[in-house]
Amino acid sequence: MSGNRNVSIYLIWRVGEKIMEIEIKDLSKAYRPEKPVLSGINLEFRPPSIVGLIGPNGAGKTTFMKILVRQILASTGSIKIDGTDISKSENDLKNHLGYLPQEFGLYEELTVYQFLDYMALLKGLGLEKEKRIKNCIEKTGLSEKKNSRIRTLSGGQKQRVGIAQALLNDPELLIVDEPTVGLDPAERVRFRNLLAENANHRLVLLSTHIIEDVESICNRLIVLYRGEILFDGNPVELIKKAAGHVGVLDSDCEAGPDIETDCIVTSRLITETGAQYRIVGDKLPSGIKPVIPSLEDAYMYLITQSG
Ligand SMILES: Nc1ncnc2c1ncn2[C@@H]1O[C@H](COP(=O)(O)OP(=O)(O)OP(=O)(O)O)[C@@H](O)[C@H]1O
Repeated sequence: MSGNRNVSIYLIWRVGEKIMEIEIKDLSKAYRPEKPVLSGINLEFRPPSIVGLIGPNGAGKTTFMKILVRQILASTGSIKIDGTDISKSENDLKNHLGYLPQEFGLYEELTVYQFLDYMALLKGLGLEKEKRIKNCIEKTGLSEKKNSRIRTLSGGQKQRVGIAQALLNDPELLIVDEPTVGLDPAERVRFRNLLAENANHRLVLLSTHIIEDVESICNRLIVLYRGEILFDGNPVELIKKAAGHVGVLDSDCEAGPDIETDCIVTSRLITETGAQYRIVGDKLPSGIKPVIPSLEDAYMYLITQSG
C-alpha cells in the first residue's frame, strides 16, 4: 500500500467461507458546502488487521467513521459491500459491525450485565444472547463488576463496557473512535491490549491521536490531515520517510535553540548542563546529532511537511 490518494478503498474480510468486500470510492463530506471535511478519500483494507486512523483534532476521523457505520451520509462517493451499495445492504453491515463511538452514552443506573443485556436485545441477539454476554464480560475483564452499576465504574472500566457491547455480536468489523482518551497510562495500556487480544479474525479500525496506541497494536496506519489521506501503510514505512530528518541538539540556552521555521522541537529533556532538544524538520540545523526517528517523530515530520 502507498500514500496514493487516488486508489479505491476496499474493506475485505472473511466470515467462515464468506468473503465480504466493502469498496469506498472518492468519498467526501461537507457539513457546509464551502467547507469540505473529507475529500477524495480512497483506501484499501484486508483482514485480519488492526488499522490505526490518526490525525490532529478536526482532521475528519470521527466523520469518516460515522460515514462507515451509516450514522451520517457522505456528500459524494460510494461505499459498496460485496459490490452492492451500502444503502441496499445496511442490515448486512449492521450484523457484522461493532462500534464504540467517541461519545458513548452508558445507562449509568444499569448494572454492567443489565446494560449488555439491553444492548444484546437491540442488536437482535437470539438464543445465544446469554452466552455472548457472559463471553464478552469475561473477555473484557469485567466479571467482578458485572453486577455493579455503571455509574460506580472508573473511566477505564466504562470503556471496557463500551468494547464489550461492541463485541456482543462477534463482529468482523470493529470500529472504535478514540477509546483511550482520558485514561491514565496504565489503563490505556490495558485497554489497547484488550483490543489487540480481541482482534482475532477481525478488521479493527481504531481512531486516535495517541501515537503509542497505534505503535503498539496496529499493523497499518492511515494519517488523515485536513480531510485528506497523507499516508497509508505500515508504521515502519512512515518511520523510514523521516530518516535523516530527526536529531537532538544540546543547548544551554533557556529559550531553546534557534531553528529554521520548517523545523519543530518535539521534546525537551532537561540535562545537567541545560537541555537537549529533539528536532524534526526538512533541513536540520547544523551541529545537530541525527537520531533514529520514532513513529511520533515521523508523524510530526509528515504533518509539518504538509503545511
Ligand atoms: N455535525 C457537524 N456539523 C458541522 N461541522 C462538523 C460536525 N461534526 C464535525 N464537524 C466539523 O468537521 C471537522 C472534522 O471533525 P471530526 O470530528 O470528524 O474530526 P476528528 O478528526 O474526529 O477530530 P477530533 O480528533 O478532535 O475528534 C471539524 O472541523 C468539525 O468542527
